[in-house]
Amino acid sequence: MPSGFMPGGAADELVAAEDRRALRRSLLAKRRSLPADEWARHSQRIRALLQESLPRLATLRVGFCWPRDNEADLRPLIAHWHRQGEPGFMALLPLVLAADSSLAFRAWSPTVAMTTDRYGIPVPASGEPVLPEALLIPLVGFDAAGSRLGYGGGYFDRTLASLRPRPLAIGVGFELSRLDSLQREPHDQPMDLIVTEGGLHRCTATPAGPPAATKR
Ligand SMILES: Nc1nc2c(c(=O)[nH]1)N(C=O)[C@@H](CNc1ccc(C(=O)N[C@@H](CCC(=O)O)C(=O)O)cc1)CN2
Ligand SMILES: Nc1ncnc2c1ncn2[C@@H]1O[C@H](COP(=O)(O)OP(=O)(O)OP(=O)(O)O)[C@@H](O)[C@H]1O
Repeated sequence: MPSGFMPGGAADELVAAEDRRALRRSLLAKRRSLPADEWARHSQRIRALLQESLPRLATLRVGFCWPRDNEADLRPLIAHWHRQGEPGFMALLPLVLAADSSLAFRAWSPTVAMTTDRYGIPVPASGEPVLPEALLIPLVGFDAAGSRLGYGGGYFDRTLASLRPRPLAIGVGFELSRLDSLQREPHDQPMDLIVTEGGLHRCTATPAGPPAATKR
């Protein structure tokens, strides 16, 4: 569509949204082509980093995701924390209740009955909603400032924007999804920490602050 037909700003937004979609497609293709043995090694390294560097997670209500599309597999670590049984720990899975809404969370344990959500992702079949204190959030793309690209549903952005207190946001992904810089949109909620097979990184952006490059 010729941009001259759009009112000021709207054309730029359309281009940005299309760029984001194209970027998401190419990053997803890259992650899907990760060989199974590397995926398993990277997932294991990420679990070890989380366990060693963030031991307090074993005492919190932690939201994680059931892996799809070659996302890192955190289930063995979550199951380990569950078995360890420290007071305060609860494993939670996100639930899409409606498009354009925030995620709800239900307790998960290895024996809980499961069903699938609208995207075919396994979720606990029943249970009261529980508020997470920390979220392990899958990354389709990310940069060092903590800007994140997801599947495009905006679910984690809405969830982080609405929860009080805001849970600790830990982005989880692979180095192959790292970008030099990812344009942050007003609704984008930056990650506090990012963990990849390359290490655990504290992010340079803050939710309400200016872009990281202008901060120091
Ligand atoms: N494992 C996992 N579970 C999760 C998330 C996630 O990122 N990973 N979510 C994080 O928000 C929520 C689900 N979000 C989703 C948002 C959009 C689509 C979606 O539109 N999927 C399409 C197209 C994907 C594509 O671009 O290829 C599809 O599957 O056909 C799926 C899940 C909750 N559960
Ligand atoms: N706090 C919010 N309030 C209303 N709409 C929002 C909010 N956050 C995000 N959105 C909407 O969600 C849509 C998708 O956002 P975006 O492309 O950033 O998703 P994403 O972070 O990649 O997806 P996800 O979090 O599901 O993995 C956008 O159209 C955006 O307007």
